[in-house]
Amino acid sequence: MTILDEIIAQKRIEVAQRKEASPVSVLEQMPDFKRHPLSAREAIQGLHSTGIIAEFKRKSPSKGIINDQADVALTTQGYVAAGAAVLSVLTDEPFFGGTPADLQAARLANPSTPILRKDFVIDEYQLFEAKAWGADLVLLIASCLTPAEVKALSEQAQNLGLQVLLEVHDEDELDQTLMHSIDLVGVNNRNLKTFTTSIDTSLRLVDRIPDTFGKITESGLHDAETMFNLFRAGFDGFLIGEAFMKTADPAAALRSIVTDFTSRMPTFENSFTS
Ligand SMILES: O=P(O)(O)OC[C@@H](O)[C@@H](O)c1c[nH]c2ccccc12
Repeated sequence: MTILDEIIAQKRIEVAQRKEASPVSVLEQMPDFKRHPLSAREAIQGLHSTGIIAEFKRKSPSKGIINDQADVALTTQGYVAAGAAVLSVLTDEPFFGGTPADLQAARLANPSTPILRKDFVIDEYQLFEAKAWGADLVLLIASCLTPAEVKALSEQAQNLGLQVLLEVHDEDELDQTLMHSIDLVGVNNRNLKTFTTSIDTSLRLVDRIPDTFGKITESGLHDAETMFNLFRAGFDGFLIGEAFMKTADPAAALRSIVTDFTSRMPTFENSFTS
């Protein structure tokens, strides 16, 4: 049994319990359910965007505790002030130490920034939760879902006005699950069996992703030079968690990477570095 199998087995139990405790009819009554979601895609592809999706992550199965001190509202506000285009907030508790309250606090603190609900979505119920908690975007992980499930979940997300980030690790996943109801494609540099990261995964897959989708490279990114190489290879967005969260001041770590990254782009004008 891989860690991913374990996470999914646990998630099925959790979702069943949550459905009992708060049925969809209850979620639909929550104030944020009526909110009009923001476009993560526009935020990432905009002219002056840094393309950075900055993640709030306390711990992970591969790294253990990364940061158990950081406050979610302050950290995410700091991320936005330092140039994050989009926020990613983990809501999985057993493996990543995140909670629904984290997402809600990030939403309240950052009314104009798109937020990704980062979790293992296996049931459409979780899309209703994402909407009710104030997310704009959900993650669908190809290696946890059949192509038919990706289709059903991404279409339901669209019906709710949520955008979809589809995560792939290889050519087969990409070829089998890329469809019209996807907005952004994320290539995960982390091999979920060995936990090692290699940006070669992103470099290998980028040209296989049609330009009609936003292209995101995910995991294991720690420096502006690597980001710039990935940008030149065709990526619009960069999902980064640990490199920020492992420091005492995650927003300052983001600011310094943004300064370095944008200085490599002579034509890049942005208010975050001036
Ligand atoms: O902390 P990193 O190496 O910068 O990675 C961030 C993000 O890509 C990673 O947290 C992630 C990518 N896909 C996931 C799926 C579930 C949970 C976590 C993830």
